[in-house]
Amino acid sequence: MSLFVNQLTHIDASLWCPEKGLKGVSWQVDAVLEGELGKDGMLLDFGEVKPWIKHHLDSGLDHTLLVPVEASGVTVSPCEEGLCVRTSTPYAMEVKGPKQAFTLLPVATIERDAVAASLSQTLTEQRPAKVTRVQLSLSDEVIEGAAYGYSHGLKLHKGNCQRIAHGHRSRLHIWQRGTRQHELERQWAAWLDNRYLVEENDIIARDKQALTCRYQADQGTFTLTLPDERCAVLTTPTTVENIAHWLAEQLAAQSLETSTVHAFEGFNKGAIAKASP
Ligand SMILES: Nc1nc2c(c(=O)[nH]1)N=C([C@H](O)[C@H](O)COP(=O)(O)OP(=O)(O)OP(=O)(O)O)CN2
Repeated sequence: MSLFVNQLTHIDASLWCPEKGLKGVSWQVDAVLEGELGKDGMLLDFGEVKPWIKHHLDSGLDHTLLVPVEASGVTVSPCEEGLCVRTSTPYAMEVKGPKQAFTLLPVATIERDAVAASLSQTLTEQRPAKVTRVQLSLSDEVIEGAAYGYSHGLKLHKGNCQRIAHGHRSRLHIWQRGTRQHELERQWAAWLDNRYLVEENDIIARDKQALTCRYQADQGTFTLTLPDERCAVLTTPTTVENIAHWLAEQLAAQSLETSTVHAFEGFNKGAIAKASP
């Protein structure tokens, strides 16, 4: 007998891609459990399935930086903050933070299906009675229009969003004169894709080559250095409300049109902001 729970939760994370560098991702999680029925006629109460799997993901790789430790140029070493991850290809990056902000994977490239297989194996090993196998599937949101992946960290967040390199893959909707602006959406999403969004106050060093940001949060001290050209600097914390506001202001100033932005943060949620020239 099999039991399924579609759209059980979402994973929002960043990963190191040997071709593109730091990349924000959002994955939908679907689950299938195999096993035997108990006297109650159930394989496992749906009320137990979701919290069990969600807890495993929330305390594991969700909101972490996924590091392919066998990729060329990637090194991982202990440091005062916890772990130090350095990369060299396609660009040099250094991230320091508490250990729980990283997921180290013994691979050269992070493949979504391999991550799903690894999670399935761990959950199967920890399965409750009556369950013989757990199979998770991870999928990207199907987005027909503009979409972009970004990474950031929110030092004031009480939960795991305080981690300096976690990310999302998001839709972008732009409205001017009551009409969706698909070409502007495409241009801005392309510019934002694979960028690091940073709050100006957190920058401790910046030159033509690199930008370094650093902050103290509840979970520890975080530092990130990467090429300045891979960043977008905001004067505010990089919440989705502020991202929407920042984009609306940029659009209004550039196009001299009142602009409304629906900025998403991963699946199905986000913020709306409007700005006039
Ligand atoms: N009003 C806002 N709330 C939160 C923001 C924000 O920008 N504005 N941002 C975050 C974090 O960036 C976080 O990454 C969001 O992740 P999310 O998956 O939504 O958070 P949860 O893990 O709590 O939600 P799930 O239901 O587990 O997916 C947080 N809040």
